Amino acid sequence: MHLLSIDDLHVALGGRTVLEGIGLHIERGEIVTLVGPNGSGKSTLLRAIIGAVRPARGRLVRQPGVAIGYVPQRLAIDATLPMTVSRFLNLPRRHSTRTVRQALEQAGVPGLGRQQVTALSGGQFQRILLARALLEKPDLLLLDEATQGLDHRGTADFYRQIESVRRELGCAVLMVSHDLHVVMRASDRVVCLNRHVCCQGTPERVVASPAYRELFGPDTGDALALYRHDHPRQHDRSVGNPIPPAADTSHLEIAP
Ligand SMILES: Nc1ncnc2c1ncn2[C@@H]1O[C@H](COP(=O)(O)OP(=O)(O)OP(=O)(O)O)[C@@H](O)[C@H]1O
Repeated sequence: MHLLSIDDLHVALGGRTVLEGIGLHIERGEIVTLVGPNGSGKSTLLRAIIGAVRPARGRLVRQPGVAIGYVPQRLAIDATLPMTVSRFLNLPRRHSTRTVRQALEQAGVPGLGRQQVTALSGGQFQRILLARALLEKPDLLLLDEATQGLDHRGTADFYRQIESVRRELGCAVLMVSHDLHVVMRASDRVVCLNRHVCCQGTPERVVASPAYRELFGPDTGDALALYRHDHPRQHDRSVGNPIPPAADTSHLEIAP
């Protein structure tokens, strides 16, 4: 059984279909990255996985007992509210001092427990959000653009930390990212989303695939070309995506 199985998932928001026919399987221990243009449904997919968004149709099955840790795209903290990192990590539920210390260590920021949350740098705050997700000892860690606002070095450091978390906890990681140059190095599998799954496979195979080129522009050597590209209308159709087992990462599935 897959850690997480998604089949033919449809989600509508505000009366509009934002995800259709999504098929995705995640295995224990793999790092999978979701890429796609703005508004392509990446965050919505993560939110459907944690149960914050109700699918209109389809199947979303977790292995029994699977714990999920979620790092949201944004979390606004009232800048006038005095709150230490430890206190923040104990909301809404108290954890043992040992668990909090361990999560901070795993997130690569040991010793930040007594800092005021509002005094943290952007990079430190992202690590604290990661620590918060690690408190539940997740089998599946979901990261929604966790490196937003970090510089190149901060981004690379963050992904190195994710790899170390994966090694230490053996958890699977499903992350949304726009940092394509880093993503391509750090992922076992890449899934291109644009309302439906356009293609998926190992980074090398995805970059070489016609669907990826069509979606992200002809200059696929420059992964950053992605967000300058206009998505062609013909690719925006509804398609079902029979997705192969994720363990077979050499396989590339391209929607017709
Ligand atoms: N609560 C909502 N009500 C109505 N429409 C929504 C809602 N949340 C998201 N949407 C729409 O759903 C679509 C997918 O949004 P989503 O945030 O999942 O995209 P995304 O790929 O994560 O985008 P980005 O890269 O900009 O973060 C967008 O068109 C968005 O406007």
